[in-house]
Amino acid sequence: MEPIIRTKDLSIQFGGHKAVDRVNFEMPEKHFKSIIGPNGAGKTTFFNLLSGELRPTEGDVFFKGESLAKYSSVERTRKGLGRSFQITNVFPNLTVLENVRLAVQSKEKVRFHFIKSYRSYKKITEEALVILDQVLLLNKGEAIASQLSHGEKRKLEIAMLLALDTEVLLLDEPTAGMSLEEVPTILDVIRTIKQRGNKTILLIEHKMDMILDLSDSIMVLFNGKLLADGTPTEIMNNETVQNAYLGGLYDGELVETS
Ligand SMILES: Nc1ncnc2c1ncn2[C@@H]1O[C@H](COP(=O)(O)OP(=O)(O)OP(=O)(O)O)[C@@H](O)[C@H]1O
Repeated sequence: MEPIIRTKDLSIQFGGHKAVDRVNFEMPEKHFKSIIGPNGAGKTTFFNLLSGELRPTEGDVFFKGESLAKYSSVERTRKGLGRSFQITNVFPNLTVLENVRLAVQSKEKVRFHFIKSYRSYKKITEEALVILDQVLLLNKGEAIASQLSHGEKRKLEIAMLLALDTEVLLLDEPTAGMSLEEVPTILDVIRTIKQRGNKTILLIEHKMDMILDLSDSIMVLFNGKLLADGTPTEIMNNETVQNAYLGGLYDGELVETS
């Protein structure tokens, strides 16, 4: 079966520095893959290349077999490749429910090229409420977005991504900056999305317990290169990964996996 998403020699260079270096990866539909690697390994840059925020200096991204090279990030979202909103995309003075309603409406615009949607206000609100329930924010619908806790803001970002209803979800460190008490609820939210079984999910995270809990597979980036890609057990037992990342002591040459 054709992988839903695949990269071929995906690379980007900033000045003399290759932040992503000939990465070949693929994942099947409905799969949950995490990306790990030390700070500066190229994880977020890799996401930006998938979502179209950055253009590769070499290589390409394929979605269901089609090259995405000519598509903008909005067009990639329309095709089904969704990137979690940063909180800067949230309207701080609107309520949580209003923000999610706007995201639901923007999906209609994204899908139908700004042709007027005939769906009623009520239906859009109902859809937004279902999404708020999924991210455990139903009791915060009337709260002003800027007044949410950090953890609640990250849940709102996930809600706005779900509102776009894309097949692929790119989640960039959803627990970043969260208090320890807030982490289990975001883990619950992501686990529930996974268990619903209709999404392909790519997650960047530093929290290993969370990664091991959720992932069907894990890929490891190191200095922009794909160091390893395998099941959680394979990755935990991979000596190169242990040396390079888990042990934090790596200073040798990278072993190419592709
Ligand atoms: N726009 C840019 N211009 C120049 N260098 C960049 C740019 N974006 C990223 N980099 C560099 O590319 C490298 C990879 O950065 P990236 O943010 O992708 O790493 P990361 O693995 O996501 O790190 P972290 O875990 O800290 O978020 C870093 O050395 C970073 O400084």
